[in-house]
Amino acid sequence: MTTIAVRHLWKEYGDQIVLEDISLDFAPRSFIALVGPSGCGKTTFLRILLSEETVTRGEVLIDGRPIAREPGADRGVVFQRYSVFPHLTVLGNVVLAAEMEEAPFTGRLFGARRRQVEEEARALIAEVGLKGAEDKYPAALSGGMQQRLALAQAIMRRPKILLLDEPFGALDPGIRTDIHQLMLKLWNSCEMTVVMVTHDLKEAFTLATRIIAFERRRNRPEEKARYGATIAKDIEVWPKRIAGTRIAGKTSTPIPGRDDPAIPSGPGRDDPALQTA
Ligand SMILES: Nc1ncnc2c1ncn2[C@@H]1O[C@H](COP(=O)(O)OP(=O)(O)OP(=O)(O)O)[C@@H](O)[C@H]1O
Repeated sequence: MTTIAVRHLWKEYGDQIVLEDISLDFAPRSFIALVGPSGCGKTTFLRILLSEETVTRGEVLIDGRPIAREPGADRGVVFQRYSVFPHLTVLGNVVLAAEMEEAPFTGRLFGARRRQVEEEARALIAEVGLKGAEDKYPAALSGGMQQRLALAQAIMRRPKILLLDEPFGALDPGIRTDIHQLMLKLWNSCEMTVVMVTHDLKEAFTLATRIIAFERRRNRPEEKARYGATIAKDIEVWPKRIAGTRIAGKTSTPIPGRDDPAIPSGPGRDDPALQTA
């Protein structure tokens, strides 16, 4: 069960203070939505959690220990675009996630282990609704399908923390609703804490257990650089949404929270069966 603790975090770029004295504790398996005006440091905060950025002052603790200096398999990430490899098929993208984890130098697995990983990848591809698209390249997939693939690729490495940077921001509203259902299903069935940056408050309330709003207290141009963003609001979403449990390393049947919308069993709007490409 992964906890994230942020203690008096400051982030500065040269003279510009971006984040100012942020302290937060994220409970295991929470689903955090980070919101706030453009440029207030949401992505910077996410990149710190990914170890792509360092803090200027303060600390980030994962399970009580200082965060690793380098990005690792314990933290998965999905961006709005370009999270998947365009030159690999759907299956290749998901298999590669496991290969990079288990064979970081060669990037290849062989024999029985490779077959086992391929089987796991196919199951995950089906779980995210991409069955039938295993041999397609990302260019032949719709935006929604590409994000489903990006989620599968991130989850294949069994991250303890999943970081999402506006992952559904570029999708049409109908497709977004379908992928929200998928996101809730994955959060319910995989043992992970999710931190998602979004501009969409409705999305935040649909998915998250807690919403954190960053904001600069002073935003006049001459003050901008000297005042970083702080926590303007910290909202626990009610009724409480609680993630399901996971059984022995495999994803279990999702246990929706009381307020989760029903998980549709039929094909989504971006289902491969409905695609002609
Ligand atoms: N590597 C960097 N070097 C210098 N300044 C940076 C760097 N990365 C981010 N910044 C600055 O930090 C501030 C916060 O940027 P960030 O991308 O984190 O904001 P954001 O809240 O995610 O914005 P948006 O919602 O528009 O994506 C911006 O002023 C940006 O210019």
